[in-house]
Amino acid sequence: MAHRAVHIPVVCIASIDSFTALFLSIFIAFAAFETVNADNVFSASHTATVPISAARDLRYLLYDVNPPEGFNLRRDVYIRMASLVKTLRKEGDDWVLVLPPWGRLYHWQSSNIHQMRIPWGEFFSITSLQVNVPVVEFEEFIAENGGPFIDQVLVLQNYAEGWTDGKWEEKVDERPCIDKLMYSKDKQGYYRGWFWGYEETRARNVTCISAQGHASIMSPVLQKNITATSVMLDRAETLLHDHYAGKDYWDTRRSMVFAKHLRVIGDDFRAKYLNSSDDRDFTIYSEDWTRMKAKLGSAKGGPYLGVHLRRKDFIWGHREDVPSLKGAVKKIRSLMKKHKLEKVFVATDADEEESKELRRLLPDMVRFEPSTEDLELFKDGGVAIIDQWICAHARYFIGTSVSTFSFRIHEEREILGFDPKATYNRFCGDNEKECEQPTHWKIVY
Ligand SMILES: C[C@@H]1O[C@H](OP(=O)(O)OP(=O)(O)OC[C@H]2O[C@@H](n3cnc4c(=O)[nH]c(N)nc43)[C@H](O)[C@@H]2O)[C@@H](O)[C@H](O)[C@@H]1O
Repeated sequence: MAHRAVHIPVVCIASIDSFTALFLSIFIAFAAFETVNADNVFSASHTATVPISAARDLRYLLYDVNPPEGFNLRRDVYIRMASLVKTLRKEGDDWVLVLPPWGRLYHWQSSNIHQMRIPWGEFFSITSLQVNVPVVEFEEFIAENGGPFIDQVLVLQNYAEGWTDGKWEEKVDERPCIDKLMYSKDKQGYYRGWFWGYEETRARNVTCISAQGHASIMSPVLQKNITATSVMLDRAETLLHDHYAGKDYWDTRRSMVFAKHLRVIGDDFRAKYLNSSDDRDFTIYSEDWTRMKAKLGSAKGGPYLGVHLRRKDFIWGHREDVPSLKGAVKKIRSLMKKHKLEKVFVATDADEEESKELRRLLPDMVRFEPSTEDLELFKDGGVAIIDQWICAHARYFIGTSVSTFSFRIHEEREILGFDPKATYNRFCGDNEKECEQPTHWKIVY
């Protein structure tokens, strides 16, 4: 395998919305992998055999994300990877994106339910994703690939030296691993790793790559330097969007249609508890996302205020842009009055104690509270989607500063055709001086 450094001049810097690995240390405790010395892995990469796909026809791109990152940040990384696959396909090879199974997410804390190896089909419409870019579930990849082997893992990392001369340039180079790797060699010389809980999965080779730039910066590396049939990019969040909020971004985002069974649960809940239906609220939805082109301002929304109130790790650091419960309730009351809304739907990850306090302060709030059976069926990810779907249909929405959970609701509302004024709103911290409101990202069709 050739290892050639590729340097690409900088074009522009896309929006960076990856979060720092705040709880990495907690997560590492869960990861019961032997770690290996980075230098050993690096040199090992030169001795392992990588099968060469002679015809360079069908190739698989797999990816994974820093373990502590949440569901909606991961949805964002999917957009970046889909963009990379489109670039790769334009440049010749028949690349397919392998969907990383869901599971073991830090925020999915419901106990006693199995939350591992969850296929994307449980949360999203696979046929809708397929219209945008070829995708396969991981188990399909195993079947098509003839076994649970991934030829090459590239662990993405920043540059140890940071930005040289304070200048930002796009570049990618094979480099020694900076951090200890979460991969270890088995007796046969293959690499074990997390691999989404698929214990039998192995990598034939693991190498570190320093990358600074947009997702498609990896295209020349994957096309020219690496000939393996299946390549996995680990720590894929290191790469930026090719063009944040551009047409390609929105095509991929629009193709991320929630699975029908979750939408149906959300719709039934709206009808039963919030007096909301698509006909009356002008939120008619088409599962065929290529036909969803609602005019901005055409959606009216159900007669309720939609709230996303992010708590837990957002308050532990006492961030100044997150309100106290009292502050949030005061804002909710004033919005209900202003918009003449009698009902409020609250989506929140508040713990038990805070949930009780919130109920005391806001006794009339409506929440989607899943039964044990519901939770077993939909899992924490499905419940999060139902919460988002209900918030997306509210007449007026307010979310939490810099939460990707709220951002995804903004996008869903943009797709449905809401007036931006009814969408791009966030709570302010109790003592926040300049409370800048979220940016309106208009759909490019
Ligand atoms: C501090 C950072 O926060 C970032 O979170 P942020 O962008 O809000 O959003 P997410 O990436 O979705 O992560 C937050 C997770 O918490 C749960 N959660 C949060 N709010 C709600 C809610 O209203 N309803 C339900 N059902 N679940 C909720 C849900 O599992 C969600 O995926 C993380 O992605 C980063 O990894 C990091 O932890």
